Amino acid sequence: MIQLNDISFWYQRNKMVLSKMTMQLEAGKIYGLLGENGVGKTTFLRIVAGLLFPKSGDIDVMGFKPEKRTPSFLSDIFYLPEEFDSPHEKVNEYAKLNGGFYPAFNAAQFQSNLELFGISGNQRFTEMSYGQKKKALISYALATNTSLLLLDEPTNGLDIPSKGIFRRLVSQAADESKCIIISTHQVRDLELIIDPIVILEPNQVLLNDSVEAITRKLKFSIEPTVPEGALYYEPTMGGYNVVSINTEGVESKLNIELLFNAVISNRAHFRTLYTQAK
Ligand SMILES: Nc1ncnc2c1ncn2[C@@H]1O[C@H](COP(=O)(O)OP(=O)(O)OP(=O)(O)O)[C@@H](O)[C@H]1O
Repeated sequence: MIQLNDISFWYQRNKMVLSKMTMQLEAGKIYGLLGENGVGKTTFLRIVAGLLFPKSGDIDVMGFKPEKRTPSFLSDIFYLPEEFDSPHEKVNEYAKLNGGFYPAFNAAQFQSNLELFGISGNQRFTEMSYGQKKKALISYALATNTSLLLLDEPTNGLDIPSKGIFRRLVSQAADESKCIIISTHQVRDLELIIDPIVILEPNQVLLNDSVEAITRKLKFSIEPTVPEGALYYEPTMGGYNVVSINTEGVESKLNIELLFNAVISNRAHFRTLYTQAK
C-alpha cells in the first residue's frame, strides 16, 4: 500500500531528517509508529499524506504520488495531526461541510462515534476543550473510512475511558483493505491494537516487524536475576524485566515499552537483527 524507496528529506540542508529511507507498509494492518522525540515521525506522516515533498527518492501510496495531491488520492486518505486549528463550525456542521469530500464517509457512523465519546454534535469546536475536540475529530476521521488513516499521537489528551473507546473504534474500523498508521509515545494505550511495530531512529527505520515475528526472535520475561546474554533489562518488582534472544523458541508476550528501550539502547545489535527492515 505504501512503498518508500531511498526517500530523503530535510527542512534545513545541514540537518537531515530522513536519509535514503526504504520501507514498505501493507493494507490490513494497524501500524504503531514509535521513535524518540524529533526523530521524524510527524515528518514521515506528512510526506505520506503529500503535505511535505521528499527531496529525493520515490514514494508510492496506493498507486499515487502523494506530492501530486490528486483529488482521488486526497479523498482516500485522512491525516489527523497532533496539533490542529479549531474549525469555526459546530461539530455536525463541520462533518456535513467536509464529509462529502470522502466518498465512503458514513454520517451514521460519525454520530455513533460521537455518542460513544459523549460529544454533542451541536457544540462549537471553539468552545470545546482539547480532549473534546480530539474526540470529535477522531470520530470524524474514523467515519471518513479512507483506505489510509494517519493518526499522530491520537490518545494525547484523551481521558482513561476514552482511550478504551478509541481502541475499540480503531479495531472495528480496521479491515483487510485499510492501513492505519498511529504515531505514538503512549505505547501502553495502544499495546493491544498495534501490529506491526515500526521504530524510527535518526534518519532511518530501525525496525518494522509484526508482533509475531518480534516474539519469534525475542523473548520477554521476568527473571529473578539478569540472565547471561540478556539484550536489555530493567529492574521490576521481585526481579528484572528482560529482553533476550529467543533461542529456545518459547512464546512470550511482547512488552512494547521494553522492546523500545531495548532497541534504542542497543541500536547496532538490532540493526543486524532486523536487516530486512533496511
Ligand atoms: N517546520 C520545521 N522546520 C524546521 N525543522 C523542523 C520543522 N518541523 C520539524 N523539524 C525538525 O525535524 C525533525 C523531525 O521532527 P518531527 O516533528 O518529524 O519529529 P517527531 O518524531 O514527530 O517528534 P515528536 O515525537 O517530538 O513529536 C526534528 O529535529 C525537528 O526539529
